[in-house]
Amino acid sequence: MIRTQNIDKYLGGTKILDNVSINVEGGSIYGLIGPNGAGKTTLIKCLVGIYEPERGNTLICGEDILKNTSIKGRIGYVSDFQYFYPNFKIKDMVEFYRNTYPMWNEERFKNLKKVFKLDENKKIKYLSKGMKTQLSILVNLSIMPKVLILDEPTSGLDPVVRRQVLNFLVEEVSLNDTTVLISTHNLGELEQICDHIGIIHEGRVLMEESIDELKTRVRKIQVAFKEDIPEEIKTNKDILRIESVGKVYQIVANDNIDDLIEEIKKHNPILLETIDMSLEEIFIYKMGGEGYVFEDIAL
Ligand SMILES: Nc1ncnc2c1ncn2[C@@H]1O[C@H](COP(=O)(O)OP(=O)(O)OP(=O)(O)O)[C@@H](O)[C@H]1O
Repeated sequence: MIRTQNIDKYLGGTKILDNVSINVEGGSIYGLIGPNGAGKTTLIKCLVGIYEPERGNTLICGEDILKNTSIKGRIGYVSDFQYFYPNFKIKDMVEFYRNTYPMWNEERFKNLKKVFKLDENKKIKYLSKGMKTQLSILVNLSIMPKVLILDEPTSGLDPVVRRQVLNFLVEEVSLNDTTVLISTHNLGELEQICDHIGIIHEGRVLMEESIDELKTRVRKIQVAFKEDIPEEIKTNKDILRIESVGKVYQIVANDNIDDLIEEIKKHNPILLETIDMSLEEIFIYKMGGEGYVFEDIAL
């Protein structure tokens, strides 16, 4: 439903995106994550046709976004910074969307408006950051998007509205089969709603995977031995981090832990089990494996 193929994008003479290919299945929620400056917003701008990549292309619903621009009418885009006309009133902005998007749904708009409680006579320039984001989400849900792309949509929202917005996204997918791509640093909330995640770092895709598979694959190992931890285990090259409380060690290993577990078993541990990791923990360790410093972070 959303597919990029080998995108390279340069800004100010610097290569910001390097051979980026992602694939978002129809009717799913995809979380795009990565450190500050990784290239998430740049990629999103390529997805919605604001940027033209130097190489590669973007297909939305099978159509090339730069060649068949009519598909833009079915894309909702909540940007990280709202570029509304400052002197417009909210009602003018709504009118603009109502007249521009062919699938605008008045009933939906009225229902959503009750939740967002925005004063339609207020000028855009007098809205807070969170209010502008609310307005953007309101109009972009009212256009009945086939594809909804949101760049850090919840960062300025209060906890109540944030929860409502996340519920809307899940509802949107289940009722209308919309495809949602969301970029955020809030991995806790992403974990609750996403089916897949893509991690981008220094302009390259590090991994793309379903959350369920990722959480099954990447787990902590908790282990204890009668004596101290064997040196061969301690220095195993697949281990990203070891912490201990007394004789009990928690080990975070690189990706597939099965080999390491087999290795541990050879040393007759008195305790050996695996523990779930949150998406945030997985992300931090994964970035640590990429040389992104995490030594001082207490997890
Ligand atoms: N117009 C521009 N000209 C030159 N460089 C740019 C421009 N816009 C962004 N960049 C650079 O591109 C890189 C990626 O920026 P981008 O905004 O895509 O990152 P991001 O992953 O969205 O970051 P964040 O999480 O901080 O919002 C950064 O190094 C940024 O400085």
